[in-house]
Amino acid sequence: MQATATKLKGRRGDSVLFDNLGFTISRGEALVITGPNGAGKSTLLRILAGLLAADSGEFLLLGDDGAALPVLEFAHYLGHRNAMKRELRVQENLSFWKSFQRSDSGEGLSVDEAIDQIGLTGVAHLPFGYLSAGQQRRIALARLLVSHRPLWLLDEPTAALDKRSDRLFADLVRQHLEAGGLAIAATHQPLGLENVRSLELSGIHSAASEEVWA
Ligand SMILES: Nc1ncnc2c1ncn2[C@@H]1O[C@H](COP(=O)(O)OP(=O)(O)OP(=O)(O)O)[C@@H](O)[C@H]1O
Repeated sequence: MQATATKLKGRRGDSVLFDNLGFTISRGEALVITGPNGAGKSTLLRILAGLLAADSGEFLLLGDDGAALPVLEFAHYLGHRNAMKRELRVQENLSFWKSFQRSDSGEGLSVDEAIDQIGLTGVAHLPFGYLSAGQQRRIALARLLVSHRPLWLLDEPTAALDKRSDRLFADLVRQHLEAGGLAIAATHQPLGLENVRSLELSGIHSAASEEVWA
């Protein structure tokens, strides 16, 4: 499997945020997107997820046989918001996502297993809104585990996490990559992983972006 962006141009209103942007990652690889506030990291991730249209260029997810796969069905998108209902219990939120995100690309963990994995055993019965900001973010990460999707698109996934949870997150991504997954993340935290590429967006009106091996 391969994720390839070719000559992507992203715009918000009259501002071109990036142009001629390209990268390729394969199974087991991650791409980290960096850049100052407003550079267009979230915009790029939303374009990759199919939530926003690119001005031009394309993003393709290709299966091992070279056939294009629908990103909406093969990717998890984790945005700034956690996408959980505050008044529903943790168990109910994750059960909803498990059923909603069902895909052909494989079963995920059970809700209880996912909660254990992110180190929050015992919170399943609590309303999501009762949890601290960091705990809420960890439950949002558990959403990535309850159904299997090979591509993870993550916008500031470690926002509100403490150092221990940062390491836990890095372990989750490592396991995902080792199992043949791909990840693209906008994050200011080094992931502490091998096989990580970096893509720096330099800001509004810039046509330049730079891809380097981290
Ligand atoms: N809905 C919108 N309409 C118009 N402009 C927008 C919209 N959403 C974002 N923008 C603008 O697009 C630019 C890029 O925003 P974006 O959220 O992609 O940046 P970012 O790199 O993710 O920033 P941050 O690091 O602060 O999260 C910003 O200048 C922002 O004001």
